Formats: sequence, C-alpha cells, structure tokens
Amino acid sequence: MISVRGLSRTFTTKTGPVEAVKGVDFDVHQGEILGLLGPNGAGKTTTLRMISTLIDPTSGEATISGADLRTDSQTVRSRIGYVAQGGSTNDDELVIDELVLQARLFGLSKAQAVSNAEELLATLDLEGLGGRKCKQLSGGQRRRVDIALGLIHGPALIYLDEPTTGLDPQSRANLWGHVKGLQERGTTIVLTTHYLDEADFLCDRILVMDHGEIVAQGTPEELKRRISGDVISLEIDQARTDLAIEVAEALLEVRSKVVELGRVHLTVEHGDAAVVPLLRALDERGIVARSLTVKRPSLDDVFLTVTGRSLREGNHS
Ligand SMILES: Nc1ncnc2c1ncn2[C@@H]1O[C@H](COP(=O)(O)OP(=O)(O)OP(=O)(O)O)[C@@H](O)[C@H]1O
Repeated sequence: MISVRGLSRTFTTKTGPVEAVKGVDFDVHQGEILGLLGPNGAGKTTTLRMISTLIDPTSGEATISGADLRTDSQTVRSRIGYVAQGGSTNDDELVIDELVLQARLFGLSKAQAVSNAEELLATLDLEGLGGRKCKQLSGGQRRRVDIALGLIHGPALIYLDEPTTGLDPQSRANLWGHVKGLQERGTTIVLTTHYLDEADFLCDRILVMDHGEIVAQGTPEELKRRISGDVISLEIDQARTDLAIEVAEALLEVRSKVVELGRVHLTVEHGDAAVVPLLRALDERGIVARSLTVKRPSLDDVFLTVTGRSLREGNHS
C-alpha cells in the first residue's frame, strides 16, 4: 500500500537547518494499522505530511496506493484521507454541511456526498448529529467528525495524526474501537501517537521514531520481546535471594536481575515458558516462592532500551 525509501526533510530556519526526518525506509501493507511512535519532535508529523503530499520531501521517494509521490501527487491525494492533529471543523457549521462540502471538494455529486456522509455518520456512531453545529459536539464526537471528513471520498488508506490527543479516557477507548472498526471494513491506517498504550492496543506494527530516524520496528509483541524480554518477579525469603538467582541462572538465560526487599526480578527470554521449570527447580532447593508474576515489558521499556531515555521524559522536555 505504501513503500517509502530514503525519505528525508530538512527545514530551513533562522537558526539553521532542522533535519526533521533523516532518510527513513518503511512499507505499509494493505489492511494493517501502522503506528509511528515517538516523543515530540521525533519527525512523525513531518513523515505523515510528506506521504500525504502536504510538504515536499528534501530527498527520497515513495509510492502511495500505486501512485508516485513526486510525479503523481494528484492521484495520491485522491486515494488517501488525512486527519490532522488540530480539528478540521468550523465551530458554527453544521456537521452534515461540513461533510458534504468536503465531499464536493473531492468532486463527488451532491447525492453521493449526502449518501457518503450519512453512511459515515452511522459508521462512526454519530447518527442524528448531522444537524448539530460542530461546536455543540463533545470532544470525542468532534474527533470522529474529523475522521469522517478524512474518509468522505472513500479512500482505502487514512492517516490519523495523534487521533486521541486531548480526549478523556472513555472517549479514547471509544475512538480506538472505531479505528479498529475501520480496519475491519478494509481501511489501511497509518497513525502517529506518543501514547504507548494506544500503539500497543491499536497497531499491527510500530515504527519507533526518534530524532528523525526509525530506531526500532516490529509488532508490539516483537518489539517488547526482542528488546526487553519478560520480567519474572518472585517474592521469597530475603535470606535466600542469592540462592534463588543462582538456581535461575543455572536453568535460564537471565539477561538482568534486580533484588529489592525479598523480591527478585529476572529478565528472561520467554517468561511464560520459564515459570514452571523455575518453580520446580526452586522447590528442589527448598525455596518457596510466596508470589510470582510475569510482566511483559511495556513499550516504554522498549523506547528506553533503544534511545536511552523514557518516552515520557521525551514528552516533558
Ligand atoms: N515548518 C517547520 N519549520 C521548521 N521546523 C519544523 C517545521 N515543522 C517541523 N519542524 C521541526 O521538525 C522536527 C520534527 O517535527 P514533527 O512535527 O515532525 O515531530 P513530531 O514527532 O510529529 O512531534 P509531535 O509529537 O510534537 O507532533 C521538530 O524539531 C520540529 O521543530
């Protein structure tokens, strides 16, 4: 669906050039949800804006839905929907008018525009709200109207730039459901986010970006497993923690170990599979585990591993 090679963008500013995106390569397959994850300033929006023809790349090339980004930008535009970070709706306009106008701008007939608008209002759980002014909608409803605007001309590919930023937890969860629903109806989705839980829940694959580069990529599971392993936490008698580690290391490839107040945290490759043999080996040495948990590393652990800093710190700075 998308093939990107060596795409880069340098902005010229008064204080000198800013290399926002530094020659990224990636593909997006039909029907998948691909996430661009990274802190503020990582280059996510610039990447999206390039592959939607809103800004020209400084170098590199891309094919989007079969059309060449540089030589056939008109076709690219007709085949994608772009939902920007900021709302695209006007406060005092009626929802239905916004949708129909957008469809007409894409060249649809009046009848087709109204039909598409009504179908999207139903799909996105906005039925009955077409006659409201945009300012009379909740944050979540308004964001869904933004998405409807991006889909009004029937593109098979849609870009969502931080779809849930600014929404309350309930509206976020609701929107996630709608994004999954679009995928089930066959839409390919590229989204940017700096929410780890969002990327984890929604995306089939994730590109982790930092300072204009892709620093890691894979499915959420692959990323978490490849980079961080699983963490097994055992609660045992404080005097026996050293022996417990010895037993674990004889049995498993322990990547890292932390001991704190009668708890031993062991990072291993396949935590789930390691639990039973580990408990058996501990038992044979007379060590009783009072509790045991296996925790999958979070995407934040992944980000920390590949960039040396936390995604949350990145957001604050
Ligand atoms: N029009 C512009 N002129 C100059 N610099 C820009 C411009 N747009 C973006 N940049 C810079 O390019 C870098 C990447 O910005 P970009 O908006 O792509 O990041 P992002 O990962 O989308 O961040 P956010 O999560 O905050 O949206 C930043 O350093 C930003 O300041």
